[in-house]
Amino acid sequence: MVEFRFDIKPLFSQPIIKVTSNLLPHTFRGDRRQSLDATTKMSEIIDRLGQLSATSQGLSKPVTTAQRLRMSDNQTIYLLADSEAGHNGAVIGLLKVGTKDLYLFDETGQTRKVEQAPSILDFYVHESRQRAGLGKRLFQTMLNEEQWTPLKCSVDRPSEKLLAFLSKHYGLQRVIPQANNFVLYEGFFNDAASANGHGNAHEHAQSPQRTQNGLHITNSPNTQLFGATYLGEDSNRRRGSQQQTTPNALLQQITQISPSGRYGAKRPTCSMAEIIHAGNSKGGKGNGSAEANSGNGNHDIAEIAEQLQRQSLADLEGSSYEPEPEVEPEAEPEAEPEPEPEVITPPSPPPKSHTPTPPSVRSPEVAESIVGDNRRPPAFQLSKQHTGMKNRSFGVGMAVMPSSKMEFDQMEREDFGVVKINRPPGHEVTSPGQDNTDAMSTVSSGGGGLTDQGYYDLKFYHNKLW
Ligand SMILES: CC(=O)SCCNC(=O)CCNC(=O)[C@H](O)C(C)(C)COP(=O)(O)OP(=O)(O)OC[C@H]1O[C@@H](n2cnc3c(N)ncnc32)[C@H](O)[C@@H]1OP(=O)(O)O
Repeated sequence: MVEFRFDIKPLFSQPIIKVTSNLLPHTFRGDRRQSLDATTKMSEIIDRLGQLSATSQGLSKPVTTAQRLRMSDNQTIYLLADSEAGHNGAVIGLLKVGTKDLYLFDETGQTRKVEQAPSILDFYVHESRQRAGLGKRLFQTMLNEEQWTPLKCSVDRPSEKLLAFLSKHYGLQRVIPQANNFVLYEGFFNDAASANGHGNAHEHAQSPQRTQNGLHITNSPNTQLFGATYLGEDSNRRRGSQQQTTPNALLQQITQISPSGRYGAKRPTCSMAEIIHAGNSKGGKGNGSAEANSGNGNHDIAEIAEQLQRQSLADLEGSSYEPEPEVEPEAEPEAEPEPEPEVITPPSPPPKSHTPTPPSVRSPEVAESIVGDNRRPPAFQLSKQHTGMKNRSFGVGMAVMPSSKMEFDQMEREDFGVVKINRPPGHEVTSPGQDNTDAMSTVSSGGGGLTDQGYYDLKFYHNKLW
């Protein structure tokens, strides 16, 4: 039990109290001095329970602190106390809930934006009192107060204990796989008008673009950020005849099966796997399951690369491509500074949510076309809008999170695989024949210049791997 140096009874006029950003029990009545005293004590209680919850869950930092509650405008903490315990009473449980704007996959794999989804954020009952029905009591009080139903709650990285708890008390078992850390249960999206549990959900689905081998690929932030979702054989069968195979599907990201719970975070896309998977689709044999497609490395990589290059060039030459002005894309989604670290948040200012920001003009279908023949005059200039990634050269760098430091100056185009050398003074090249650099090197065209020390820049851009 969690006891304090002060008497908690004046704060707990009833066993379960509700606290919001003012850090006062919802039942509190008192003057200014009393409320100051109460907030100080409530802060201590919340910080202690939050820390115990984090320790119990093996988290390095607490999810719940008084400071965070104070800064929030949509979170509520329910606290359960036993006034009879010890001399000053004891606080024995904490439940933090709130609403979040989320991009979520529904049962069919469509992405939906759900605004103000009810979310279970932190839940803890002291070890000495667990499995005695107190968690249920706390949770049920919260449901009644918030007027939520368990099915309509999203759960932020539930622990095994919480999954068991929800299964036992509310029969929640069948999860809808998500690419973020939230767990939803089947039925969450039933009756869309009340998807947030109290009737004012604002959600919309984004149409699926392509379905192949159970990969449900939508033009959605989740798909673009985390890749496709494997929907299982049932889904495959249901979709059956509607399947389309387009050349660009070769370039789609690999399947991810999102596990539930705190281990449900996305894994980085592997460029090698991407190539190998692409190769598997070749020759119309792309009807295997996602699992079947994995792990086969017996492909002629160069051939695959060549095929992709041909396809990309063909696509682009056949399209009415118009170069777009270079604009800085939206900031990469960043992890929330709270210990809900794997959840993607938009770059917008507080209140922070776990909402992935839809990438603005990214089009992952468009691949880098320059593979192999790096001397071919560029028919266009690929920018990061078109590649969907910064500096994505084929087979290189996919496992690296792009950062501003990695940007090329793409105004001055240089083909990949080119070594740019500025020559010493007096060694200017006057004719192409004088260029004694190897076939993969070329002289920088103007503007490069000598460094202060009289040396010349040697810029080595992504070289060919094969
Ligand atoms: C979004 C999040 O907050 S994730 C983090 C959830 N919190 C934690 O994991 C912290 C440690 N766990 C706890 O604090 C508690 O176990 C809680 C809050 C999950 C549940 O509180 P309790 O008071 O134990 O719940 P209550 O007694 O009403 O229900 C018991 C049921 O919860 C589940 N449960 C509780 N403890 C455990 C456990 N150690 N192992 C497995 N299941 C457990 C079981 O289904 C159990 O039923 P059972 O005893 O018949 O098997």
